[in-house]
Amino acid sequence: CESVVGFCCFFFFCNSVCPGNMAYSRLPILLALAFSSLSFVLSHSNRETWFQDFFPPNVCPVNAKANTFYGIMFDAGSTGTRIHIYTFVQKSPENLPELEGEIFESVKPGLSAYADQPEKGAETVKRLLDVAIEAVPPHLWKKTPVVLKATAGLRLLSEEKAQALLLEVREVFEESPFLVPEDSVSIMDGSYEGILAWITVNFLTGQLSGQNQHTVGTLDLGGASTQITFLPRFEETLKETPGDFLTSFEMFNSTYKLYTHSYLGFGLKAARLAALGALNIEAVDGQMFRSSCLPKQLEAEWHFGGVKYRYGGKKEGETGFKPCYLEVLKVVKGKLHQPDEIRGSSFYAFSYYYDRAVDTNLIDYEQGGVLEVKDFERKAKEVCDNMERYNSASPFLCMDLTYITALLKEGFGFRDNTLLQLTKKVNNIETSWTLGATFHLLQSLGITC
Ligand SMILES: O=c1[nH]cnc2c1ncn2[C@@H]1O[C@H](COP(=O)(O)OP(=O)(O)O)[C@@H](O)[C@H]1O
Ligand SMILES: [Ca+2]
Repeated sequence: CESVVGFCCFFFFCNSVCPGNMAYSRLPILLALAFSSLSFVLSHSNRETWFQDFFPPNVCPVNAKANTFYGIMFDAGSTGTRIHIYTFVQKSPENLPELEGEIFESVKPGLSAYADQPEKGAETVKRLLDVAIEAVPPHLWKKTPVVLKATAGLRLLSEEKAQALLLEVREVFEESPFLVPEDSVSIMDGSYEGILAWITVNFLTGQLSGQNQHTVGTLDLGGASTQITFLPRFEETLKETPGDFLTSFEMFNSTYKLYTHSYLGFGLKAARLAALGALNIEAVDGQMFRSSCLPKQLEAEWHFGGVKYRYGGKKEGETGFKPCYLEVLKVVKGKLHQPDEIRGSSFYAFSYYYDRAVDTNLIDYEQGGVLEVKDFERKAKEVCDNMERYNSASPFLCMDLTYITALLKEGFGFRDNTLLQLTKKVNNIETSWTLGATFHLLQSLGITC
């Protein structure tokens, strides 16, 4: 069978039935096979070993029947909080567990918007947890782990405010009927975000099993941070890459080294603030931030990370793609590492790359699609040079598309014709770091059947 992205996915059984929002697609977790001899070592300063004995020798009674188990992973992102409830089925002790489906729900804004009201923030998590209470059968509640990992929104808050939020969430978890592991509520390191998303995408597209692996690189554009992750093919790349961008990864007795980096403050919404000159400014109250990427007459307010910003167009100055590009260029130029190797590669791109491509009809919301980097530039020009025509869409559409163009070309150094596979779901499973994180969670708890 063919996966939605056209890769041969020889281990997918694509018989899907989808009652309600429950997405069923039966993906035998061959990854488990890989991970049974897999260890994951961060090559930089604080070494850690992951994925050792993923799904360890199982402890099911010999005559055990098909067994279902669940994993609940919260993604506390800068723009929203999401719950991913994964269902796994182990048909018999000899068989590997299969990923059967995912239930996904989300709320906006993200936890960081409740920086001064941590209880209210935790209330949003509680509402999402009610979805899990409905989805997981009561007799499995106690065996089902629940974990929340926060990303860039909380990384940007003061330690005190972030901890207050995490504490409240932890209380919500403790009051729930689920299994609450130690360290169940935390801020995730940015490099894990990239690695786990890479594992998710390469697992879902079937690249982590079999002989001829052609892994794909991943690009995630969040609200506050952005990640790039790929498996370098050339020795040169490894030599010229700073050590903290590389992570060792062992599988089938081979060592792989992933290139990964998370750029804090380079997510789409943080970039808006940087372009407006409002990022990292202490007293923003009352101050007006103007940009040539915005409609001339525009004056409005915007809330991000619990702060209110006033922003508007340049009434007198020039507007349009050219001046906007120059403005946005300052945000990225010379700030990112540019590995030569990626110029000729294609990448999977999701989150805001996907959303903005959908907003401007570059791709279909359900299907996704393949774009070249220059398609974003073409669209940016079209929108920025005709801002009145796009007035009803977000006032930031011109700035967002221009930023994406500048980030890809001048930031990472991609070519105009670099191919991007825009993907939201593969076989009905969200392309999110949360699946990779759930594999790790189940492995660390020794949960199979
Ligand atoms: O499970 C998911 N599937 C697809 N896109 C997702 C998922 N979770 C978040 N996103 C996308 O991520 C973007 C928001 O980024 P986020 O709020 O996670 O910021 P951050 O990663 O900088 O903390 C949006 O484009 C949103 O659609
Ligand atoms: Ca994210």
